[in-house]
Amino acid sequence: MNQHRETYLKIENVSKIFGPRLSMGDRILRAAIRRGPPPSLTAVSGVSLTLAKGQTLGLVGESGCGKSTLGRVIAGIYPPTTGKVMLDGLALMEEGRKVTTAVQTVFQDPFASLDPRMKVGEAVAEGPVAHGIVPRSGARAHVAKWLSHAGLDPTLADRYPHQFSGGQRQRIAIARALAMQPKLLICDEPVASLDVSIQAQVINLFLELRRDLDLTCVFISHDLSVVRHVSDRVAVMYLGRIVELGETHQVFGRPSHPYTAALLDSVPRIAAEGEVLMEVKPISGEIPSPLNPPPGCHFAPRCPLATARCTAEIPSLRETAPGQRAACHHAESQLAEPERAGA
Ligand SMILES: Nc1ncnc2c1ncn2[C@@H]1O[C@H](COP(=O)(O)OP(=O)(O)OP(=O)(O)O)[C@@H](O)[C@H]1O
Repeated sequence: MNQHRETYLKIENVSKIFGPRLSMGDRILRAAIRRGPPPSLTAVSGVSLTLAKGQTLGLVGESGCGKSTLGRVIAGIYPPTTGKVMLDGLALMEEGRKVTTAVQTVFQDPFASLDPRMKVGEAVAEGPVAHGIVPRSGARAHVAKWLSHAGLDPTLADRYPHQFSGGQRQRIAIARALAMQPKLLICDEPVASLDVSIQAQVINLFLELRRDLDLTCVFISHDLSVVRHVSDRVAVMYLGRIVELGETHQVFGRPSHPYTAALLDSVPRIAAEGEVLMEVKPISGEIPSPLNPPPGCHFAPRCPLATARCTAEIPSLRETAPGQRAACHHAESQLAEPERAGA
């Protein structure tokens, strides 16, 4: 899609470890019986990847695999436990603090991210005025411009969020993010809370804006068909690690990690004419707890290709085809499977 190829976003060995989420009762109990330090949870582990300007990286994986946490680290909402994120050659955080507004995020639930007492025009103007992107005197024109870009009538700027539909509120959230003139946009499940018919409109808006503004994006979604539609490259995550990374057509057409293959098999595959191409096969077994991940390859207990080596040795993310990498000792066997068709 895009011809620029130089690195723009660079994520270097990023990990995010959370302390435990303990209720007050748990805390009192733990203090009373004086057990050792509570377990920590590795939500993201040693992630390194790059993205070129104007490209969209899709981030997929089952619930709890660390997509949102990685998105929040890239956005500077969470400081990474290790590693760093660079954008256009500059670090996004210094000493655990976000030092730039160049990354903006659009979240799943626009209602939660908009203050119900603030007119939408004020919500869109707030950040750009506070950060000197526009003077206060230019705020109204700036708001009108970005509401129009997001497909909204600028005369609605004096209304409150509850006066809009879900799809319109997500457009407001997009306008608010873009009014900050970001270099990188993170979309975290941006259409998951919308009706299917509205989802398509918001995805089309995203595609138009991306083209017109040459936006660089990270697009997080559990919906593989949406990710396939919007992404140039795809990263597949499992229990905090990237297990496969490549061009969208490679990852979806010829996956080289058995987890990617299982994920693709777990959703219906439809031909352009609407014909269902393959029966849905749910991924066997449950995703293990990130508090106690299996040794070696985390996917081994659920993997049809697993051998003794898989539980003994963590596979590195290695090249399996030009431009495609997978963290699997048996990637070649997976790649030998016939190419997949359909959406
Ligand atoms: N603030 C936090 N404190 C402690 N643990 C957290 C925190 N945020 C996320 N986690 C845990 O980190 C792991 C990864 O969560 P994350 O939300 O990043 O996954 P996800 O792939 O985005 O899942 P989903 O699609 O359900 O949002 C989960 O086990 C989650 O419970």
